[in-house]
Amino acid sequence: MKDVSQFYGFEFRWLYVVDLVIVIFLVIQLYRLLKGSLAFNIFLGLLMVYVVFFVVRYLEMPILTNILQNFINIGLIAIIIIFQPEIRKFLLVLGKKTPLSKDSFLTKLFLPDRFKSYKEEEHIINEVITAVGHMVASQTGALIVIATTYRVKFDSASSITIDGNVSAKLIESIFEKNSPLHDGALIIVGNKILAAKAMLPMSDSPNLPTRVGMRHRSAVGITEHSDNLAIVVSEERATISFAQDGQLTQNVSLEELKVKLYEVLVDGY
Ligand SMILES: Nc1ncnc2c1ncn2[C@@H]1O[C@H](COP(=O)(O)OP(=O)(O)OP(=O)(O)O)[C@@H](O)[C@H]1O
Repeated sequence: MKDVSQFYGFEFRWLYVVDLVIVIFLVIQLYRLLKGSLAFNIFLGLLMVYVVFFVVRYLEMPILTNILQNFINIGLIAIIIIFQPEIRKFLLVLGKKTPLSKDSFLTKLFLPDRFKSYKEEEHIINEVITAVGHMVASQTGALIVIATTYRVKFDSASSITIDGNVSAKLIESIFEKNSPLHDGALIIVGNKILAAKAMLPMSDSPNLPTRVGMRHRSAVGITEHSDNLAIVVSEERATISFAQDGQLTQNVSLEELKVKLYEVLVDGY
């Protein structure tokens, strides 16, 4: 990699191009991750401090340079604390794109047992779709979280453990208007309904439409810092929406929801 060329006095090395491509890739991932969240504004603020620091250092202004240098040193620790959920998510996104991730060609080649059939996932998808279809028709409000990892953050004290196989009938009876479990969210992990009546963290994203209520806001909240898919059936409007990566997609059809479920449960993204 010592291919060095001279352009008007500038030393060109291929490593610089690789360096730049990696930085662009990381910045795009970071942007996609933070876009639409409050953390994005904090990130812009920190970026501005960094730019001002470089300017005052270049202009050789010693006091400001000193103050900002100290701020940046402490800021690094603050960044790790403030952005702890985002950093975790960022590493998760990166991990998904490595050649050793679940559905990569290399994994399928060298770990053929991963190349299993998707019967279980297809069963879950069909049951969820059937339940959602019936609940839209009967205008029954529902919130279902499909967790792709076991780290689902919800208030377990207020939730009720179910630990039952995923079935449309069970989902529908939980959200039945007279059921004592119909409030809150139903959590599906793997092939099990883990819990019902779960209270989720509410999103404070300023980008959500103002008329969006608590059910939709908590669906967005649970997907902001983890790899979950949250499905909402609106009681008021009899519509289907889903949230993923902190983004709410409203008024989707059952077919579109099915495609999304295949993406999440079968394709792994
Ligand atoms: N933190 C939370 N976690 C999970 N579910 C919640 C939470 N807060 C409220 N909910 C659920 O949202 C329901 C109230 O929904 P609300 O009408 O405010 O929202 P919405 O988004 O407008 O939904 P809809 O369109 O169905 O009316 C509650 O009955 C409860 O089941």
